[in-house]
Amino acid sequence: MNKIRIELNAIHKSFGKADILKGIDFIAAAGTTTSITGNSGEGKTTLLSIMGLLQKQTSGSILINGKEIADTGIAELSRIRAARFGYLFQTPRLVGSLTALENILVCPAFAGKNDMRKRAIALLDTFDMGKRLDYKPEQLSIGQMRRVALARALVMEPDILLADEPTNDLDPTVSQIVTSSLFKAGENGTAVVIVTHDRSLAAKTDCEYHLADGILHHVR
Ligand SMILES: Nc1ncnc2c1ncn2[C@@H]1O[C@H](COP(=O)(O)OP(=O)(O)OP(=O)(O)O)[C@@H](O)[C@H]1O
Repeated sequence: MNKIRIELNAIHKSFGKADILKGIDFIAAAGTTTSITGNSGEGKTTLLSIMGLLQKQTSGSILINGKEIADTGIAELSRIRAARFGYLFQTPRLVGSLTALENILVCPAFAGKNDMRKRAIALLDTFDMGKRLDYKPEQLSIGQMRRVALARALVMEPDILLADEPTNDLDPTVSQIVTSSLFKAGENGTAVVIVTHDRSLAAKTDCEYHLADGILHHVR
């Protein structure tokens, strides 16, 4: 299956009278890691969720493989999100009634992929969570929940992986595991977009942007 290409053109986003994003152009390129830095409240999470088709822009267009998503039906959009996008939110957003392993298998099941159990277990093992497959979120620490959330984001080998502050709440060892998993996904062809305050993480990505005053500045 070919990787999808997602393109943002002149994206504006306002909340009431507050203009948060003021004309963002961006292409998530396959096999590329990109970081977006910026001060708190500048709109990084908002931009990531628009890119992830989770929130609508006020104006501007988003193209998937050259086709405007405005022309794509809701069911097809849900299918694209489940099958092609991986999300690592700022908070883990796990389903409280499901175990760690079950949380990871929700999206594959939705996308009709029922053969992901082995891969999900292998990912949890990689993140040193192999002994906690059957733990519910309330039995896990924040850092452990974040590792489950990362495994969930990676399990489908997404075309686009959107990671919001992926190293928050993690000790240096786990942070290193998480970071290398993101870069490995990039090497395997995923377009990885990372929002971060972590300067050293941003410096390691192929491409770096800085969001300020609603404008996305290309740093390198
Ligand atoms: N649903 C909403 N309704 C109103 N205002 C919102 C909403 N979502 C975000 N905002 C505002 O948009 C601005 C950008 O928020 P956003 O979370 O995107 O910033 P951020 O750069 O990710 O910040 P941080 O680094 O602190 O996570 C903030 O001023 C916030 O209050």
